[in-house]
Amino acid sequence: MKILLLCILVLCSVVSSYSTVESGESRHISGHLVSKKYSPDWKDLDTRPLPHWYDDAKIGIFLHWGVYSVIGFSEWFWSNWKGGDKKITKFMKEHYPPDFTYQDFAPMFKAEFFDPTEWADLFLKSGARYIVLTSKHHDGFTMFPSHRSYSWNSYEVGPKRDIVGELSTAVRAAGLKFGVYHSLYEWFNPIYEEDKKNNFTTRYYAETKLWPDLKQLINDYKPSVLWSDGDWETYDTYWKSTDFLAWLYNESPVKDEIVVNDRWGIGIPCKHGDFYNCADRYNPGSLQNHKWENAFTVDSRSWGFRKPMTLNDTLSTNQILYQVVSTISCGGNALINVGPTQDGTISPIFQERLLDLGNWLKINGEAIYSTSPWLHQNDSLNQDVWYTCRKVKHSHRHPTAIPRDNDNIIAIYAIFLKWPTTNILLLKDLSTYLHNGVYKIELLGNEGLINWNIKNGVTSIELPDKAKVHSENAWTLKMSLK
Ligand SMILES: C[C@@H]1O[C@@H](Oc2ccc([N+](=O)[O-])cc2)[C@@H](O)[C@H](O)[C@@H]1O
Repeated sequence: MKILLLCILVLCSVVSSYSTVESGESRHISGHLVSKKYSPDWKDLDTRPLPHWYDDAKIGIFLHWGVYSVIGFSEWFWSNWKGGDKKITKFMKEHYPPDFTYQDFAPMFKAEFFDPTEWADLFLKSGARYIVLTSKHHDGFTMFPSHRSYSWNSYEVGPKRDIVGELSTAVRAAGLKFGVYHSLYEWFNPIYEEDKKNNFTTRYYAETKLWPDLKQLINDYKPSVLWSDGDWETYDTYWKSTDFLAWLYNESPVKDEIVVNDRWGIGIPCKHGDFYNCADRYNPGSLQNHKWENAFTVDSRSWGFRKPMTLNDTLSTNQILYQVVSTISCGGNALINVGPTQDGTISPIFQERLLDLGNWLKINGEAIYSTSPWLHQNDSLNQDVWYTCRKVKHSHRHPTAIPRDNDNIIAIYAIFLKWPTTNILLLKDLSTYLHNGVYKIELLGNEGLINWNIKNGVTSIELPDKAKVHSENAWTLKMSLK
């Protein structure tokens, strides 16, 4: 009996080392779940394969919502006010009593028209595949009943609702993934301020507030994305980021599902994490060798709802499509931010932008979801054209790796953001890959094949009459074998 047990043990360890070397993922082998344990250091954490769903999803919606939505300046209102911002000081003097505090705004955050199912329906129609909600911004107000945020959370003050809980349920019911944004630091938390005063040699805040909150968020709501922020004041050694991530990847209820970004302490962004945000609105315009995400906001001047926002301040549908298309072509995901209002609505202008995107994706989504970057990104002759491709088997090992050749590619997509006045589209980078008689070209949304020819290394594509074309704002040519 003992010998048999020993044999099983040896066999298990052999199988387990094999499977971890192979892919680093957990898998079932003869009924045993063998999964790799990550050690709490960046080198090992960086070996974790990216969960497939995230690279396939390509598009997410970011929501900055909280007490700051009441004032309608920006999510940085409180800090800017305390920092002596003249405009804010004048505004507060003119419209609020002299002793009015930021906390006094919280009861005005009622979210009385908040209908999570209606929101989820809008998000579904936008074509986004995941949602990221601010569970806590730098003001420390939690949008869930944090056990460590006494009278400074949405369940006790303001909406008197568990916003994270309600939205996560509705979003998942619509078939979308749910994620949370979470700020590591809190501007004015006295316990954090004490650690800061001690040059972060003490870790009172990290131990008594940050870790319990993070664990509550993960255990109770099982988010698919943890979008960390507010990391920049100190090192990951204070935040204990690697210990947290090892727990998240090894033991948490979302260990196989969750993806995290790169904001985990000074020097970490753009270097570690499942995907990189680098700077906000980061869009490098060239293929990156690690999965990344372009987080940008429809109101070009704020993440949170801004009452004086004008139409002019918002990104047009064309500008949004430019961000989405160029990002995905370069191996990124697009995370599009809108700020809901204090009463729990999403302003019609944001709705319209999101629905425009959704209508575009209904026709052109084939060139977006689950695609890979192609050999070229931005066409070298026509700057308005970006490429993606579809492989036989979507490679998840290196989602942003350049394909070596046309092998395994079943379709190339050329997405163009400006309709050429001549109705002829000229492209450079396709010429070497297209072979007459072998390839056919279609315009997504329209029936029939498109005429094309190659002369002097330039592919010339005859577009149909624009009045007969169904897609708006941007168009996709699909190249595939006949
Ligand atoms: C998504 C945004 O994230 C942070 O802002 C940042 C963080 C990092 C950079 N950066 O690295 O360039 C720029 C803005 C927040 O301060 C901001 O309010 C918003 O939530």
